[in-house]
Amino acid sequence: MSQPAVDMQNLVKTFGGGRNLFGRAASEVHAVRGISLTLERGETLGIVGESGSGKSTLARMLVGLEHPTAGSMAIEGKPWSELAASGTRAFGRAIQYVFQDPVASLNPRKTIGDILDVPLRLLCGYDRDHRARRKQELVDAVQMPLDTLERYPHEFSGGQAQRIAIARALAAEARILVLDEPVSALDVSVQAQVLLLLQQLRDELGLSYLFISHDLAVVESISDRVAVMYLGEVVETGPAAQLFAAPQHDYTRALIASAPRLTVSDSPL
Ligand SMILES: Nc1ncnc2c1ncn2[C@@H]1O[C@H](COP(=O)(O)OP(=O)(O)OP(=O)(O)O)[C@@H](O)[C@H]1O
Repeated sequence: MSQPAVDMQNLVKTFGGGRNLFGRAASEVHAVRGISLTLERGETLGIVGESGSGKSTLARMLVGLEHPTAGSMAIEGKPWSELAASGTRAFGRAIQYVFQDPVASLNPRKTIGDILDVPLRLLCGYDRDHRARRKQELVDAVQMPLDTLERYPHEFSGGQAQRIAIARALAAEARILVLDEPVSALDVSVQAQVLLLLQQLRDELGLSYLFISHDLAVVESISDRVAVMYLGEVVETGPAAQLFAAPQHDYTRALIASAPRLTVSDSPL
């Protein structure tokens, strides 16, 4: 049987502690308190929870932006630290992070072509023609016009910029995308288009997604399975339809009850 795309075991992240400038004990924040979760290959695992529940910290540990206090992570069966030590190229081909604010995540001084060139150089080296072909394929894959490559990030709307950020993640040929609130900054109609694109890309390229959002309707529409986080712990996991139809944990029930009521026509998909 193939190894899961991501396997997290007893992950812990504590911020702070130690001594502050005045020698007093600094208070600790237990952002993630012993989480064990797997993301299967080809699956979309939604992570929901209120602000401060530790969703982003979990995601940031997976892509190396935070260092776990304890626990272990494996990517496609390989220990995380081994994969990270094997170099940027191998790590980037395995897993990529897509941020909430697409425009801020793109270098404002570079054209989109130059932005895409960064991961492509790692993969294609100095073969300019190959890189040029890949850039065309990438803008095409995210359904953007070819002249996108000559333009700058500020020339695009939020939805277009998020498509470009997705193209950059694909440029590295990553098999796993960690999508941290990828549509939260977008209008509902634009959200639907980006979510549809993400689903198409996942199915065409066999990608696996860890999809973080505080928006339950968005998570329900895109996820196969959902994990509910509360105060740094996962309190419930289950298939999306089942979890939303018959939540088992009191916190999940409260979260669903507090979400704005949706009609089918409001749903992003
Ligand atoms: N660098 C940091 N230093 C100190 N505390 C931090 C740091 N990053 C996050 N935290 C704290 O860890 C907890 C979890 O934060 P995190 O951003 O992971 O939650 P979240 O569920 O993603 O929330 P949001 O939806 O608001 O982004 C919060 O209490 C937050 O203040």
